[in-house]
Amino acid sequence: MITVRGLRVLLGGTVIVDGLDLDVADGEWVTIIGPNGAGKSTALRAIGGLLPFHGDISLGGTALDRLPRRERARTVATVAQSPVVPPGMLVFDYVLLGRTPYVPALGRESASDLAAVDEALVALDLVDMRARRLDTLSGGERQRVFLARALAQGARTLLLDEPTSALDIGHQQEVLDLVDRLRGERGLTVLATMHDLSIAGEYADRMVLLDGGRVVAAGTAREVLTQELLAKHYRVRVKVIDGEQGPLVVPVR
Ligand SMILES: Nc1ncnc2c1ncn2[C@@H]1O[C@H](COP(=O)(O)OP(=O)(O)OP(=O)(O)O)[C@@H](O)[C@H]1O
Repeated sequence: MITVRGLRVLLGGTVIVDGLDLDVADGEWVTIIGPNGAGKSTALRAIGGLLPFHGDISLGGTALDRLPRRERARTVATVAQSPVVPPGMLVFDYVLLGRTPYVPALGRESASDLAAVDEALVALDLVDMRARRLDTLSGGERQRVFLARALAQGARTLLLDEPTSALDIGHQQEVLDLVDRLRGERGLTVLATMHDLSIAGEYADRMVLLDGGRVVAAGTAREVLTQELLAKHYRVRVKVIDGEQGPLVVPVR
């Protein structure tokens, strides 16, 4: 579903992503991990068509630069780390923005657009907040709204940049379980970045460890979440415990 070859991204004249190769199969969940500044968000933004890049990116077999904007938006939905929210915007109207690729120019949203918004609000437990202004919500509530907009967009591929960073442990699990359930029900493909390594390992089919804009390890959680790799690339001493759902990473003093 996602194929990336030799991706290079420069920001402000500096190489931030340096020759990234990545494959995400249809229906697969791949999570990119790596220390701060490794280039995770930059790679994700390039794959979502939000940044200029060198190299090849294709989505569902079509080169990203050959997908017209509307079609790209129906193919891939990105949830950025801190999306810009128009001041005073209501939850419902923000989620409705996810339907923009389906609304004809100068036309109005259809009943199926409104139904998709309602469905996303229900899925993320936001029905009671539909008329609230986004700027009155807590960080976690806002993060659920961002995800709702991506779901309403109806794309088969979700790019999630730190989707749970503002969520408490209960909502973290709820949101990730929901994404995983939708992945099964709707055949979604997920490419995410995450900092919580144990949780990342629990949900991902495969992980990619990025450091200095390059892939330094890739494989299953057990292959990537090792003491040696984490010590080398995060410069931290950790204990990796074999948990039921995958490796549990615990920093040690
Ligand atoms: N416009 C810019 N000009 C120069 N450097 C930039 C620019 N934007 C981002 N960077 C740098 O690119 C590097 C990678 O940033 P990116 O946000 O992709 O990292 P990340 O792995 O997602 O980090 P984090 O875990 O902190 O979110 C950082 O060192 C950042 O300072």
